Amino acid sequence: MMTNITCFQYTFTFLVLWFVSVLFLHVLFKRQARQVSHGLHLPPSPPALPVIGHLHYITSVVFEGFHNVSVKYGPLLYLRLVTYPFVLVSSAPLATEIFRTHDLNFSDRIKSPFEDSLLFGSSVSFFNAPYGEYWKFMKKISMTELLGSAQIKRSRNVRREELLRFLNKILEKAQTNEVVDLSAQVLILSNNSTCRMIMSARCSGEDNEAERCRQLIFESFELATKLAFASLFGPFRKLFALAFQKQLEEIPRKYDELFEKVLQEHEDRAKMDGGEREEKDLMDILLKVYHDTNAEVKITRAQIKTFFLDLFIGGTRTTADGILFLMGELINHPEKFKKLRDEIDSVVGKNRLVEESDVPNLPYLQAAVKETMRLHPPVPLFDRVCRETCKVGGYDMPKGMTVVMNVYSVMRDPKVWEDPNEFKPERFLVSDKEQDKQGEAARGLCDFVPFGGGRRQCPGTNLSMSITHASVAAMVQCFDWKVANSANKANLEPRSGLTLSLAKPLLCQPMVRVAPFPAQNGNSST
Ligand code: HEM
Repeated sequence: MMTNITCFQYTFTFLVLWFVSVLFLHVLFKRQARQVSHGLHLPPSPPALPVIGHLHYITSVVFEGFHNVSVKYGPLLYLRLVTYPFVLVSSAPLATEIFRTHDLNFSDRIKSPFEDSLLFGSSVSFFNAPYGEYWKFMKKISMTELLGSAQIKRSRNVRREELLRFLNKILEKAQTNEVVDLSAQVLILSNNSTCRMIMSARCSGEDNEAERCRQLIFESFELATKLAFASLFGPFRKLFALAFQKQLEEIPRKYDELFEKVLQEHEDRAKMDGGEREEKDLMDILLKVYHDTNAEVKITRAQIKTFFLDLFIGGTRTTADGILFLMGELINHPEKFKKLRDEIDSVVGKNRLVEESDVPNLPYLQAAVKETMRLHPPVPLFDRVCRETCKVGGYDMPKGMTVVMNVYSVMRDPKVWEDPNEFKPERFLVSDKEQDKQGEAARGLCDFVPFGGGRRQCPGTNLSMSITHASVAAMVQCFDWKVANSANKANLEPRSGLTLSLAKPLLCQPMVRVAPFPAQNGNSST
């Protein structure tokens, strides 16, 4: 009897508390919404539920959920996920307004709710930095010293060495009839190419190191999704974050150790050669600014580490995802695979390895890469924040409003793209003259935006395109590929989360066709 009463009391108390909190949150959110919309003509909103707002439209593959809402309710929507109001942008004309007409006005990003974390903290990050002196300085230095087209051309040899390592690994598997986890190998390739370029270090050299690195990158993306979810709960976000507190402490610590080690190696080397080494990398240059008391912008050690973290996380998995989707599409479309191989054979032949310098003469390769970026943009969603009240699509955008760009929707808009869901590289194969007529500039539309647009556009475009073109061309030139499943079809299902990656690793059996590259580790070229 006693137990029953206690149980009843507990249930009753729980229900009362639940009711009161729901009521409290409902009133709080209503007040917030009124404050945001006060006297403004905001974009339309689909039907919302009490407290959670539009959270019920979200699916585990987040950009797909957003895409479905925009298809049903329109390309410009005012949404609220629990406490978080934002505007979802899903069409090319609206993307054009954000990236061109109001570029400067939308050049801020969301302030991270986890301010001073090495991972995603906006007080130290370049990615999250507000548009201002620090961001401008880092952007200038990254373009002039690393990511500009002249610098990318100069660093071809480093990428070639990593590509040869990768091809030799595939060759080894082909010679022993083994299945390759292409997802793992491509990530190692893109990781090592990026790390060697930014800090002259290979972060995933040995197999166990590579696995640790891969794990760390995957954990970081998972944590980013969890943090984004926690931040929906406004003042209660830290409470929700308690559920993954361990990861929140451990992942930044692992990165801190990794970058501190590389920083110290660079400092030791600079002490030994008096900082006069000819082959300076980006880390050497930033360390010089860090130690220079008269530098135009003061940067901290934490900012250097976070900057490398931004490049490491922003550049590695995105590039790998693009390569994997392209290989998957080519395997699933043997006639397009053959067309690409025929192009490489006619321009390069079979006696030498296709090079980055061949890419301008390989239009079908370029078209296939573009088509993959259109269909499977590795970063389908990203944010911008409105700095001053303005109008977009005829509606008011209040100062401070977050805009979420869904470039997945922009690049599948049937009003702009014929057969938007089909893999058709040919759509990008138009003569120069025709391109002038049909091109983005002539149409005046930002309709091909896998790297974003305006001044906050991705600075790593040249680098990722160089790695993608060269590696896919080499895989097509040198090997035949069979997917390790009975259907011989690559499964291109997306993984859950905020970014666009394959849900399952791409496991393939490679078969050597030609191997016109120097052998390593005892491999002999055929
Ligand atoms: C296929 C590969 C890649 C894709 C699809 C991609 C996509 C994007 C997108 C959509 C943005 C947001 C742009 C905007 O707000 O308009 C971005 C920003 C950024 N990306 Fe990439 N990216 C890729 C590779 C890289 C690489 C290789 C690096 C560097 C090594 C890199 C570094 C960055 C950085 C630092 C930012 C922040 C820029 C800023 O806020 O000013 N990305 N990227």
